[in-house]
Amino acid sequence: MTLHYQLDGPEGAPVVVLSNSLGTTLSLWEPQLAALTARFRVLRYDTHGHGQTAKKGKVTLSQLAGDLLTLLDSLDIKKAHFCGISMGGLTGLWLARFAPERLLSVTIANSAAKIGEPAGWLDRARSVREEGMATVAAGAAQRWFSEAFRHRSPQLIEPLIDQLARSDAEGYAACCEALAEADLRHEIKAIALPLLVLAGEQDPVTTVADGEFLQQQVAGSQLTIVPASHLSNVEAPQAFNDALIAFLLNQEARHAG
Ligand SMILES: O=C(O)CC1=CCC(=O)O1
Repeated sequence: MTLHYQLDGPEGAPVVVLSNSLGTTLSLWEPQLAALTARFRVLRYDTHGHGQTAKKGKVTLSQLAGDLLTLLDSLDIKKAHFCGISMGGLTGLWLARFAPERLLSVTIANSAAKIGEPAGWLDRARSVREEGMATVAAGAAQRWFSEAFRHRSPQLIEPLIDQLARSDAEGYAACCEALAEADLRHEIKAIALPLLVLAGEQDPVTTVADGEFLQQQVAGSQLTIVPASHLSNVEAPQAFNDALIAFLLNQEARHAG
């Protein structure tokens, strides 16, 4: 699997990997780019079956994680900080549990050890295969953003919804099936890496309670609640960036000291 990726920021700086959510691409991270590249080399990629990364065969959570490990190998990146949102957060939890030697720290935003219910994901996979992306795209703004933000910032939301409506139904469906099978609730206790959990106070998909569960399970982890719904990096970029960058700089200081 060859992931489409983009590297920004100073060469030689510590690397931060950003992993997108279901139905988005690496462009999701535009609100983080300026702040992060002031101090870090930023590696963004299109998850399997999304954006310019093709879909190949059945998709599982371990494959999504393996795709990134292959990309890190090909770029000769031994270790990186990781930040993933929603499905990207689940990828990060898998890596933190099963490939911790490749990570410096993990930030899990608007995610959970298990997202939704298998039947719901399988139904969504069937729906996009049979009917295309229109129905899923029509409901996305409500799943992703608070009502106040939808009224305040339609110009930030419309490009994301247009992108979702035009995206590859088979790639989206395959990732829904990966989410249907993904359940790390009994695994995450073993995570021993520095972990920041970001939760959206109005997130209806991966709730504050999901974030609290992660924080309770992983010793030494921190939880920050962001004033936003599900795509909190878009809805509340300042709060998201402040929490992420403070955590990353803290980790860098610990490594240096
Ligand atoms: O349902 C959505 O669109 C929100 C979501 C769930 C998992 C993910 O990555 O995004």
